[in-house]
Amino acid sequence: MTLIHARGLVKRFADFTAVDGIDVDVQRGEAFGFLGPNGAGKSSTMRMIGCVSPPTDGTLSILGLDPRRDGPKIRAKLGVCPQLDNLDLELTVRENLTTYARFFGIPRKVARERAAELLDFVQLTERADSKVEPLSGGMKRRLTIARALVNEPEIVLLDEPTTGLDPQARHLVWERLFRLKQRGVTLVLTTHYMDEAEQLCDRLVVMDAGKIVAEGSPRALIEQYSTREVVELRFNAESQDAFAGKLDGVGERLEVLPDRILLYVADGDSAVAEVQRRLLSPASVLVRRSSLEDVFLHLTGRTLVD
Ligand SMILES: Nc1ncnc2c1ncn2[C@@H]1O[C@H](COP(=O)(O)OP(=O)(O)OP(=O)(O)O)[C@@H](O)[C@H]1O
Repeated sequence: MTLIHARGLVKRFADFTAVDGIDVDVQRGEAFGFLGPNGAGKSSTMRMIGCVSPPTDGTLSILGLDPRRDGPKIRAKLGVCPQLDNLDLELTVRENLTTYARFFGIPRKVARERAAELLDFVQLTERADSKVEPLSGGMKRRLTIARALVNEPEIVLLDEPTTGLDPQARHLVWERLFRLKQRGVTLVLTTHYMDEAEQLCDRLVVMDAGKIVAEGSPRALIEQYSTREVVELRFNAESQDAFAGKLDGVGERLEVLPDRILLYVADGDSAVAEVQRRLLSPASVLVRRSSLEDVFLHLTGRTLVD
């Protein structure tokens, strides 16, 4: 069943078009991602899906309902985890959940039970009675995720769920989101981290400047738009450009970034051997598998994160 269906969806702010006619279908039970750099229009899209920002044009249907008419009904079935945690700092960890539950008309007893389950799920039971303020960034994010689940939503919207978190905290959040996915919860998330998209998303769209530039599973996108391996070469020089000319024909494609050259190849080791045959001596050589970052670079000529 299609839970989110958008056709020609547009969001304009005065004469600026933030979302420029996108088509999206999200199926029940999948983890769907919007991957793109800052300013691509991901949050604007999420806000339309979250029924807090009306579309300027196009059609949008969520859970079979029309956000223009049925906003409150839809919002009651969504869980929203915004980009910036907006927890109530005056309340305890537990009270943040029970108070939020009241907005959905959940009876007090049920709310307390659900809060206990959710605190267990996000591994915050021990902090239930502490104030929110002293929690780490990762704990706050996990509490925000727990809060988004209070109304047992059919779709959970996560806007950049791990931005600003350290690597360990990110992995904890990913692990919890992965569990949610296993429980069959439909997840819709935005991210500019390609590793996050690869870890979590069954399917994603790549967004740039308000438009969708590609769509598919992470693996399919990499297969379609990149080679199996990438050789990263760094030369000790002001500019890498001079070396790029000497790499003509090594690999299928080449990208010159300010600090490195990327060679797109089927076999990294034989490409490195060819670089050596050409008497080039880079300061560093790294052979790695292609990623969604490479897909984005290929499609837009830019990197995801500056
Ligand atoms: N309320 C607004 N008024 C005017 N312009 C806006 C408004 N909200 C967003 N924009 C602009 O629309 C563009 C897309 O923003 P949006 O927040 O959707 O991008 P994003 O991909 O989510 O990036 P980020 O990760 O920075 O949130 C940006 O150029 C932004 O400045």
